[in-house]
Order: sequence, then structure tokens, then C-alpha cells
Amino acid sequence: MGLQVSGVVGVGRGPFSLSVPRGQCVLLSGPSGSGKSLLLRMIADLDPNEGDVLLDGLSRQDVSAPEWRRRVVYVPAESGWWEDEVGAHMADIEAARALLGPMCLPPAILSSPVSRVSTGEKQRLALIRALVRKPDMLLLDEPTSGLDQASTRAVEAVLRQRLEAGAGVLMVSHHEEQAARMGNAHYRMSPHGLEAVR
Ligand SMILES: Nc1ncnc2c1ncn2[C@@H]1O[C@H](COP(=O)(O)OP(=O)(O)OP(=O)(O)O)[C@@H](O)[C@H]1O
Repeated sequence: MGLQVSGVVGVGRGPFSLSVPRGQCVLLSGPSGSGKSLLLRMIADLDPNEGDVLLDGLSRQDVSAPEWRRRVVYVPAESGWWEDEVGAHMADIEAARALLGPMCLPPAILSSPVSRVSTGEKQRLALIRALVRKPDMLLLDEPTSGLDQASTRAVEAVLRQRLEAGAGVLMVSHHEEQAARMGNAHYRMSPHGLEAVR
């Protein structure tokens, strides 16, 4: 059970193979520009690619693209916002409200204009936006980069709850300590492809 990626090639890269069992957090590190974001985007089927990607044995070819991206959600390092107000982006406003405290965010932030929200707040709100859609797999691109220690620990605690509830996480991170705290497995992206660190 979980995510199985086999022989994925695209944008002149790969083949990449890895697995993310449910309940586990898999870390992905590697030099800037080595293709970590590209791999997450290919798994979410946001960039052209070929190869087998299965969730709990179900091939992504057998579900619609929007349904695949709801189940296997990609959260970029910098998310796009298209409405004026933060709350208008949340598919489930009550579920979003319930996550504000655990993410160290003030209750009033859902009614704030996006333009008044800080970069670190937007980063956590983008994660909340993804979480309220109840994905099975979270593909997170540096979800705590630039956050202070308290906010980083808060995000990690929320992710740990999701892992305990049976979700899987594939997360780009450059922090060794975070890998030790969160990662059940760790891959490094190198010019030769993915290398298992542990
Ligand atoms: N759709 C695309 N088509 C072709 N090349 C792309 C595409 N998207 C990104 N690239 C290129 O692929 C390379 C890898 O980019 P990517 O964003 O995946 O790196 P990264 O490992 O996530 O880097 P960083 O740690 O700096 O975020 C870059 O040189 C980038 O310009």
C-alpha cells in the first residue's frame, strides 16, 4: 500500500524509481537544479512523463487527472494564489480553521487579503489548502524552508498526525536534522539518478 514509482522518465531525466509506503515520510535531497521539483511534478502528472505510477496498486492511467492530483497532491515551494482573500482558496473552511492553531497561524488570517500575508504564512496556508482536500500522498517541495524553528516544528507535528492517519509524504528537504526527525527513508538526487541514502 502506498505510492510506487517505476521507471519514470521525462524532460530528459530519469528513469526514477522509488516507493512511499502509507504512514511513512520519504525525504528527497540533492543539489539545486538537480531535478527534485521536476520529479515531484512528474509524479503528480503536472509535467510530461512516462512510466508507471501506482497508488495502492491503482495506476494513475486508470483515474482522471484531476482525481489523481487530488489523491497525490503537489505543494510547490511557492504556491500560486488567485482569489483576493485567503479563505476563498480553502475547499473546506472549517477543516482549514481547525489547522490554523496547530500551524501557529492566527484565526483571522482566513479573512485576510493574500497580499497582506507573509511568505512563511503563505507557505503554511498552502499546506493547509492541500491538507483539507484529504490527499493520500503529499508531495512537498521544501515545506519548511525559511520558517523559524517553532513554525517548522508545528508543520512537522501536523505532518506526523497525517502519517499516523495513513497518508504518505515525499518531501524535499535540505536539512539533515529534519531528515533524522521525519524521514523513514532518504533519497539523494544525483547526476546518475536517485541514490538511496538510507
Ligand atoms: N518543465 C521543464 N522542462 C524542462 N526543463 C525544466 C522544466 N522545469 C524545470 N526544468 C529545469 O530542470 C532543472 C531542474 O529543476 P528543478 O526545479 O527540478 O530543480 P531542483 O532540484 O528542485 O532545484 P532547487 O533545489 O533549486 O529547487 C532546472 O535546470 C530547470 O531549469
